[in-house]
Amino acid sequence: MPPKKPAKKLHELAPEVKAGFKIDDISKRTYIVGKQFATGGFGRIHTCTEQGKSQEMVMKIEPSTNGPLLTEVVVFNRILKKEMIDTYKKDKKIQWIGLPHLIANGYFTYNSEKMRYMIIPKYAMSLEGAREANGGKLSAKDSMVVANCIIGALEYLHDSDYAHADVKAANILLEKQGVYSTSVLVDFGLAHRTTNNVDKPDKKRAHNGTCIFTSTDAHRGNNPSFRGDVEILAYNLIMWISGTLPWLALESSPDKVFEAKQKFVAGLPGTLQNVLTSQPAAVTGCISTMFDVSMKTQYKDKVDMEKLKKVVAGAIQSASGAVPKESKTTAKTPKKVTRKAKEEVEDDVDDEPKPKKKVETKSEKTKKTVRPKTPKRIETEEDEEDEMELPTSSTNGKYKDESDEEEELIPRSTTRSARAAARSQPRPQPSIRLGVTTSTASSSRAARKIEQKYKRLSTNKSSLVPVSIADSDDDDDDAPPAVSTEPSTSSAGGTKRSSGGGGEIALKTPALVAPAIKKAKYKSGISSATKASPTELRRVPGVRNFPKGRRTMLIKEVK
Ligand SMILES: Nc1ncnc2c1ncn2[C@@H]1O[C@H](COP(=O)(O)OP(=O)(O)OP(=O)(O)O)[C@@H](O)[C@H]1O
Repeated sequence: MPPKKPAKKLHELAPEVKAGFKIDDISKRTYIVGKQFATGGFGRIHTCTEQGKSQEMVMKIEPSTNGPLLTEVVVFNRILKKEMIDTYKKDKKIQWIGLPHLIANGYFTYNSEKMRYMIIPKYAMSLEGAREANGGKLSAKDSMVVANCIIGALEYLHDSDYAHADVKAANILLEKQGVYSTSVLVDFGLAHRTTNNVDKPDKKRAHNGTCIFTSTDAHRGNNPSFRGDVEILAYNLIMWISGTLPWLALESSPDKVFEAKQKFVAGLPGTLQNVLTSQPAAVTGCISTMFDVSMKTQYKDKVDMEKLKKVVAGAIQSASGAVPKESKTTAKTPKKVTRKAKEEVEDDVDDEPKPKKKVETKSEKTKKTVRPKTPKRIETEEDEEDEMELPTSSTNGKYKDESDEEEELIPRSTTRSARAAARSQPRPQPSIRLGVTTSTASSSRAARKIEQKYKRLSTNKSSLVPVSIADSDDDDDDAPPAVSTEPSTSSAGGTKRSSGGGGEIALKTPALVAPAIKKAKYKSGISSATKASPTELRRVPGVRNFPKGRRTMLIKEVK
């Protein structure tokens, strides 16, 4: 048998937009693209400024046909406009919330390629960066301070009928360098509008999210849920405080991770105490309560965030040493939050944690190889419909603000009575939640739409995403081609935080691609229809998969 030819260059990123390039926004503002500091599957993350101003912001740029940024832009336009957040803060009488707001978004054409951009505030550093600098762990107090911010952010998202679905340190940014009380939740590429959620697992969606953190709902194939976000946060807290998770080594086998999580949850609080030894009772009690609240919440129900905020405040107080540690770690009910504790929590906003210099141990190096995988993004009916409802055309040279398109994104909210009816259903026992649930709800309407869209896309060659993919084995035309996860060498220089290696990954034909679409297969092995469909594109193994649980390669931390 002849030796296999080495794989050709496998994929290209979106064209690199030169620093200094000007974009005229529909709001009549001009934004100047700055240096690139991170790069995703097909997108790039740049600094940017508004013409005539010095304030640096962040601009995410992806080809207009790419999905993740589209998903984010939809979420930002629906729920993360500044005025929406300000109104919420006013209503809730809160000063600050750990969420970014949309500054601008639209399209521009660069070297004949239509690009989508979105501008959000620039933050100082990622929590993952802080965790790494701290030897892979965070103190219990810092972890709880972050949790406090994230619960506030989740509360806003949940009140807006969105689940985030991918809480993790890499998706948490600090407004101020090293100040954990300024933690902001970002990356809405997996965020899911829950209004049409049906408690019906779909194998195609199973394990969606970041494997080691994702919820048991996601493992079984349910769409992201509110309770799932809390469960994900609880797993993260264990990771931050202890530096590990019991299923870390099983990461490459999502079914085994799911099984391990089911056992872990079934064995609470003992299983938690085993992994969080020598932590204050209020800390383990707090995480235990998170699991408890999550497990007792119905799939479609909102989570009791007030209860969580109280236990987190108690845990911060206890971990700060304000209250003597208890000898046992069985506290399930949070202590009443005293005024003093509340003030201490508030004081944490000005607290200046000092990340320790990282000393890399052998065990830590090993841990790096089993870090969370890239979120596996799976299509939802909502995504499909969003794509169809968001026109991607724009006049040459003119930039269209997608907020104009927001009117087309009318949420099909369930009625209050429907929600009340769902709430009044008997609550399943926690163990039931860990099994597979069923429902007979049909998605034929969405299926018809998807089919129509694929038919349309298969004839639309102009919507190709710039990808070059080579067959891994030229001798076998039917063999799956290889897809590289290697970043383009055209990326800006500088130290990369992760290696970017990844080798070849077999491309499986997406299950939902209709025969008509398969005919439209591009010689790369990815059909134009697949490339044009963000949700289909997400299914291509390797396209979005970088090591270290993220598709983004961080070129350098923004200063
Ligand atoms: N507003 C911002 N300010 C500072 N850094 C940012 C900002 N947005 C993103 N980053 C940096 O880029 C990284 C990736 O951002 P983000 O998660 O939003 O992108 P992504 O393309 O969805 O990546 P991934 O799939 O890896 O999560 C962050 O971890 C952070 O280091």
